[in-house]
Amino acid sequence: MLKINNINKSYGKRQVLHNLNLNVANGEIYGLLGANGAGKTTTINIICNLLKADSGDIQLNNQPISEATKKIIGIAPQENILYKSLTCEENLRFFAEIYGLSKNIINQKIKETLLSVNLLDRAKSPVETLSGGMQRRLNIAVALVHQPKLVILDEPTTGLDIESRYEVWELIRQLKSQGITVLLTTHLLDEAERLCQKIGILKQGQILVEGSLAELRNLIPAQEVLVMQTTQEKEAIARAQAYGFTHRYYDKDLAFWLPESLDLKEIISRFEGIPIDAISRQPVRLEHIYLELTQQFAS
Ligand SMILES: Nc1ncnc2c1ncn2[C@@H]1O[C@H](COP(=O)(O)OP(=O)(O)OP(=O)(O)O)[C@@H](O)[C@H]1O
Repeated sequence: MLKINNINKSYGKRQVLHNLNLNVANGEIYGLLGANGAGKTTTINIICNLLKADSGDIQLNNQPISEATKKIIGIAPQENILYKSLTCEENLRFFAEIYGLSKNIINQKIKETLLSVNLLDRAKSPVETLSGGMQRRLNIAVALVHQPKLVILDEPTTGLDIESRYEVWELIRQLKSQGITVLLTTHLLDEAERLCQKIGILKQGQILVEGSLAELRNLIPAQEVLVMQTTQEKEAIARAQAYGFTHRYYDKDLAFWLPESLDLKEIISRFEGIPIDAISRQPVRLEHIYLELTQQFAS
């Protein structure tokens, strides 16, 4: 659906995208992850033809990016683009007209879109009377009203409470079930883990790695992560090293990568003589992989 090959982009003398490659398949939810300033918004703006890359090639549905390809993209930017004093229906009408929807289908499309984001009962409500979660869903509705094939969601749940976040996640899953391809940017790793079939990790304008979660998991030699609380961390680390367990600190938590699945008894026996206050086993998470790829660990 979307193929980006070797794009470069500078603002003045500052290069912010470096030979960036990205491949989004038809019908998948693709998560573009990266810290603030990694280049996510610049990449999106190039895909939407709002900004020109200095070099490289982008194909959307096998066509180069142009004014024509804009029509098959819907974008919901990070900041809501809604008119607060207008109603939900009026906002969608405004954007539908910009997208050039014909008069005879516009009412039907507005209704269908409001229904799809679960706001049909608020059609006549001014935006300023909606909750933050509802406003975000309406912001996504703006991207959907012209029935695009690719929907780009820039940080769709940033700043939302957990319930509103769940509602937006459900909406994104519904888009996928309707066959719409979704490219979302996020720095919430659990969001990407739950929603995305493919993940690209962007750092300083370069894609470090791209693949499914299962493929990314193969990048670190761990079957499980063991988190341990002990008053004798140095001794625990030395013991772990003797068994070939790599250690890491995640925030303040001491953790070990277990290269094979071991039962709890076996694990505890390997730390015999070291007082263990608490121990927990976790699957390898996107957080572990992301940190490994993007940070320099002092081990
Ligand atoms: N118009 C501009 N002029 C100059 N520098 C810019 C401009 N827009 C972005 N940048 C710089 O380019 C780099 C990438 O910015 P971009 O907004 O694409 O990152 P991002 O990953 O979307 O970050 P965030 O998560 O904070 O939105 C940053 O260092 C930013 O300061």
